[in-house]
This record gives sequence, structure tokens and C-alpha cells, in this order.
Amino acid sequence: MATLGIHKDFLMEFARLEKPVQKRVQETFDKFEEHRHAGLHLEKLENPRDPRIRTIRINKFMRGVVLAPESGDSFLLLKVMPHDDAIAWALKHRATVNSATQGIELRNDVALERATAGVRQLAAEGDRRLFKKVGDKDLVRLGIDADLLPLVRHLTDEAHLDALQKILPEQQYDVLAGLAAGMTPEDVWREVVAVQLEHASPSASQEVNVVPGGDLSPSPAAPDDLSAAMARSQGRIALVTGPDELMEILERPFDAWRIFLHPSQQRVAYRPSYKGPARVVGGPGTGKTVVALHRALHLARQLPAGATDESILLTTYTRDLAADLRRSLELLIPDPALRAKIRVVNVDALAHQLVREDRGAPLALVTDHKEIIARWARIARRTGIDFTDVFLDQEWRQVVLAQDLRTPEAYLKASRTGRGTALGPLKRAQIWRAVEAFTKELVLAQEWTFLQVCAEAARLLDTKGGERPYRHVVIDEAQDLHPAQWRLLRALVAPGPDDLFIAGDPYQRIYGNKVSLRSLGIPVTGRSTRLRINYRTTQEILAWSTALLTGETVDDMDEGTESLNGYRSAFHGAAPRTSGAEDKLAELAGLVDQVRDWTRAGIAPQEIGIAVRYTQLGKEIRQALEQSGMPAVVLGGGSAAGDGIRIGTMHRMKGLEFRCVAVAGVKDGTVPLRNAVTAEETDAQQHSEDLLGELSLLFVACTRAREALRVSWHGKPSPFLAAVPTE
Ligand SMILES: Nc1ncnc2c1ncn2[C@@H]1O[C@H](COP(=O)(O)OP(=O)(O)OP(=O)(O)O)[C@@H](O)[C@H]1O
Repeated sequence: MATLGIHKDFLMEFARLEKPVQKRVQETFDKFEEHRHAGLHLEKLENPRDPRIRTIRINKFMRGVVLAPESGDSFLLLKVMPHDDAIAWALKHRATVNSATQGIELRNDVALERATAGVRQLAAEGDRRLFKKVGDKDLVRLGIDADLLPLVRHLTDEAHLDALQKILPEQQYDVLAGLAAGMTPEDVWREVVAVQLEHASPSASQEVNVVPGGDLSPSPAAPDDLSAAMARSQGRIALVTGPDELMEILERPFDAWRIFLHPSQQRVAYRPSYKGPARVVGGPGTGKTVVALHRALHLARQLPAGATDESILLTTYTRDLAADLRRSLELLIPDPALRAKIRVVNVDALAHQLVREDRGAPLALVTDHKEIIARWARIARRTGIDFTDVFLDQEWRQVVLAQDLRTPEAYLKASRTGRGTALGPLKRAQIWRAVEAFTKELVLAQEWTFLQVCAEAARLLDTKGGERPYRHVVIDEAQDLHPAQWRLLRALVAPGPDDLFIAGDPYQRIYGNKVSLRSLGIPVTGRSTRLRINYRTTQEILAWSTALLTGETVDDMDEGTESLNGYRSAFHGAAPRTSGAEDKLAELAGLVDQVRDWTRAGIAPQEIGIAVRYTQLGKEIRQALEQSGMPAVVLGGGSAAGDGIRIGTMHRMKGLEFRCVAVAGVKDGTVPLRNAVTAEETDAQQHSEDLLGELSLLFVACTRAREALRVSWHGKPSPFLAAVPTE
């Protein structure tokens, strides 16, 4: 039977075609199963680098490029381009097998030959060599082939390597980028090569007849080399099982994340089973949400026959993020029956539902933080206690609720790690009285805060004799959850294989909730994986944004510290721009000009995001844009509808992404926001934590940008910008 593979470049180009042309492409390939190659009218080229690369007519102007060996029935869709470009591409390229991963690689032989000559010349000017410390043996073991060794040996610096990204075979580039970023050959083996080998099915690796670094070699022993090699090219080539699947893929070409998981993502998401809670971490845009979605799909497929709907919970921090997950799940799992096995809801809403059902009536919730602080202020006055409202609120959330302390004795003995002010027994007794007064007021008014609701929901589940509502729980944006929310999550599912799957990035913690997962009965040691390739942001934006965090130490939610080492982006673009103005009017005028330039360059308004620290500034920006004839919306609760440039607080930007992002008002006093940071004299440790939270917010906002980032301020710039180059 014919096997069809789709290269991800093919899908990307297909996505940009006009509808009628897309239709023609579909018609060309939809009967692929019935056709042997001859039936597809594949045309040979004159003097090609690789005779197996052929082209196929789509219409008068467009051609497809296909890899189709004479023997066997497999073919691979490589490109779809205007006629002349397709022919030129097909003539220059050759398909080979990577000697380490045994996956397919495509190389532009002509450009590589030219680059080798150019690099030799440049290298002659000095003796700097990028890979001086890596021996040939290691390079070869990692799949760098003999043809490329001279080029690699002459590279002088990373910029040099980056410039060759487009023409180097992709896996060999990944290996070199890893080594250039300071990874050891062993690390690179594990993260680039081994993941790919692991994924290859054992039967595929037996079938293949590989000439390392060389051609896919047809031989009687391996009649279908190409399908075996395609199977070993996870993340770049998707194998299509039939015409329906082909049509389904071509229906939504923009959502490549549904089918081209990187091997490192695939390995985590589709591991048959974890013995207990498992976790995936990674910098912004590394695909943690994508992995969480695929894990939910995997778990749904593994459910025993007869498992009830909503056996799996997919959850996250806020309602908006849950709505995004729901939308993505619809794309990933078109089958409504399978999708029904997964419930998507944010933690607080779920807690509310559980408690409401138990009580038989909705709860009155106090959600306004200002209101909560005002109550603490009243209680501090009434009890004559010498602590500020903010301190009391933090003590309640970060010690009392975090450790689920229910008696004065428990509070007296409690460890207060993470809080900066030491408290003797007398002070603790005073604070406990204030806590009692605060909770009593709530009880009398029959009111709840969300964290109390979570604690109550966990208690209800724990007292229900071990009855757990879910078989599996998958959690996204885990870094923001409070211990009371974790206790609920723990109580939702019985401890055991595949109970909890956790995705998060501690560098993006923006709600000040710190946890130790092991202390909450969620041991992830030995089941924690890190993703390193950023799929969203250019290397330039990523490097600039990461530099904001220079010198910061961030905990990893498991009593260790987190690191951003080795993160890199799959693509490049312009450096971020910065702009300081004299006053607000001038800053807004500059911002409006920038947005106009973006829209004139063809960026759709909804692909432009503007992040601000507080909503009022967002409203002023909307007004300025609208006065200049550019519609804009300020994102609120729920999702934004309609067209227009998206403006949102940095908090609201979490989970979103845009082609172009402007972060505005990044000035002293606003970023960090003065009244969001505990005074140093109130609590020095909390002061540093709050500053880190504000810095993470800026980091989150900047890393929402896919192609362009602009950061602006007026007056004195934010002190955070001292860590990065500004114009
Ligand atoms: N394998 C993939 N192929 C193509 N696109 C991908 C892949 N993995 C992730 N992406 C895309 O990269 C972007 C970032 O992915 P995702 O939101 O899952 O990352 P994240 O790690 O959860 O990010 P953040 O922590 O910043 O919210 C999305 O547009 C996603 O579709």
C-alpha cells in the first residue's frame, strides 16, 4: 500500500495558497492510495542532484515537489511553489539519511558547496573556530556527515552558524546549535538524537538499509526505505494513513502543532504511561500547552471501553486560559465522542462547582482584592495590631491557607519559610486573632474567597471515602497555582500511574504563589522533562527577553532552582526595538506610528498585541489608536470578539501570542508597579518576591511576540530595562 508523508514545509506553503489553488492541491493528492507513482504523473528533471526528487503539476502556475524513489510505493510531499521556484528548488536539493537519527534530511547541495568555499575564505583570516573543543568523532557520532565536516570545522562564531540555518540539513543544524549554545555532546545526543531514535518504531529501524550520511539506498532487502526513514523523521514529516486524514490535515494547515510534534514533545506527550505525577517545564513558547493538549488526547485514547465522559480533567489557572484550551482541544480532537472524555475548566470554577453542589446553593464570593485588603485594614484597626493590611493578607494566603493551618497551635509551630519577618509567639498569637476575626466576618456574611473554596472542595473530596471524580488530571500554567489549589487537584484523582500531568514555567510565575510539589504529595522527581526549543518567538526576541532575567534565581516548584540555559528559538528575525519619550503624549504618538507601520506592512490588526501594566493606560492607547483610524479592543474577562488591535494588561497577555507586540508604559514607578510591591521595611523577602513577580510579568509580555517586539516608556525607564540593550 502507498505511504504518503507530508513535510512540514509543504504544509506551511500550502497554508499560504489561495483557496482555489489549495483545492487543486487536494485534488492532486487525494487519490494517492490508488496511484502508484506513475499514476501521479510525477515529472523527472534534467540533471537533478537527486533523481528521486520530481515535480508534479498543480495548475498552470504552481508545482508540487515530491520525493519518490522508483522502488516502493512511498512518496513525500516536500514543497508547493510557483512553477519556476519549484523547478529551481528541486534541481538543487538532495535527500539523504542522517547517520545518527536515520531520519530524512534535505540539503541544498548547491548552496552548501558555495557556503563551504566562502567559510574557508573567512576562516583563513583568523584562527577562531566555533567547534574547536568538539572532536570529529563526536561530531560524526551526532550525525554530522563527511560532506559537511569541512564547513563545520571552519565556522568561526554563532552568527556564522545562524546564517547557514536555512541551508544546513535540519537535524545537523540542531546538533550544531546545541553544541554552540554550550551543551555537551552527551546532552546533544540525549536531546536531539536519542529522542528521535526512541520515537522510531523498532520495525522501521530494522527495515532500513542506510548508507550513513548518504542516499536512501534502495535494495532488495529494504524495498521501502523511504517509508521507514519517514517514520524516523518525527517532528518534520507526518505520515498520512489515508485520504481522510490527508484532507483533515489540509483543512487546517495553520495548526502545525497538531501533527508535527518535535521528538522531545512527542516523547513526553505520548509516553505510554508514567508511574506517578509527571511534569514538563520549559521557557515561553516551547510548546508546554501543546504537550498538555496532546497528553490529554493520549490519555483519552487509552481509556478503557466504557469509561464515562469527562473522565479526564484538563485544567489551568484562569477562565480565559481554560477557554483557550477548549478551543485548541476542538482543533486537536475533531471527534466529539473522544473529546467528550475530557473536561476543560479552570481550577477555581471547578472548586466552586464542587462546593456549590455539596451545599445546594451558589456561594457568595469575594473576589475583589482591594475589598479584601480593606477588610484586613479594618481588622488591623479594630484589633490594634501593629501589622499592615498587606502583610496580614499575605500571611493569611502564604502561610495559613498555603499550609492549611486550622488552629492557633498549628500556626504557632508553622514554618514560615519564604516570609521575611521573623515572628515570635506573641506576634503569632496577635496575627491569629486577626485571622480569626477576618474569617469570622466571612462566615457571618456567608462569603468565601476562592482559596477558601478550593480548600473546602479538597476537604469534601478527602472526606468522601476516597471517591475521586477523575481518572487523570492534566494541568497547564502550573506555576501560578496556590497550594490550596494543588491540594484540590491532588484530591481529584487517586494517586497512581498517570494521575497528574503538569505543565508550567516557573519564570512566568506572575501571581506570587510558590509551592513545593513534593510537600503536597505530588512527587515528580525522575518524571520531569524540559523542553528547550521555542516555537513562537524569534531568537532575537527570546535572547533579549531572557536577558531581562539575568541574575535572578527562581525556584523550580520542587525545592530546587530553575534555569533558562540552552533555550533557543527555531527561527530568526529583527532585534527588539526600544523607545523612550519625553512624556506620555509623545510615547502614545510613537506607539501609534509603530502600529500604523505594522498594519501598512500587512499585519492584520488582531495579530498586533499591546501590553500594559494597568488597564487605564490601555484605554488611553485605544483612544489614541481609534483617533488615528485604527480600531482596537481592550481585552477584558472572556475572549475578545471582532477585529481590532488587541490591548491587554500584562496579566491578560498570558497564554496569548501575536505577530507583533508593543509593551508600553515600561517606566519607573509603573514597571514594577509601585503599589504591587511590598515595601522593603514591611517584609524584605516579600519585597524581592514581588519585584521578581513584576519582572516575570514583563518577561511574559515580551515573549508573546512572534516576529516583532517594541518596548516603550516615557520619562525615566523601568529599572528592569537596565539589564537589556536599549536604543
Ligand atoms: N511542534 C510544534 N510545531 C509547530 N508549532 C508549535 C509546536 N509546538 C508549539 N508550537 C507553537 O508554538 C507556540 C507556543 O506553544 P505553546 O503555547 O504550547 O507554548 P508554551 O510553552 O505553553 O508557551 P508559554 O509558556 O509562553 O505560554 C504556539 O503557537 C504553538 O502552536
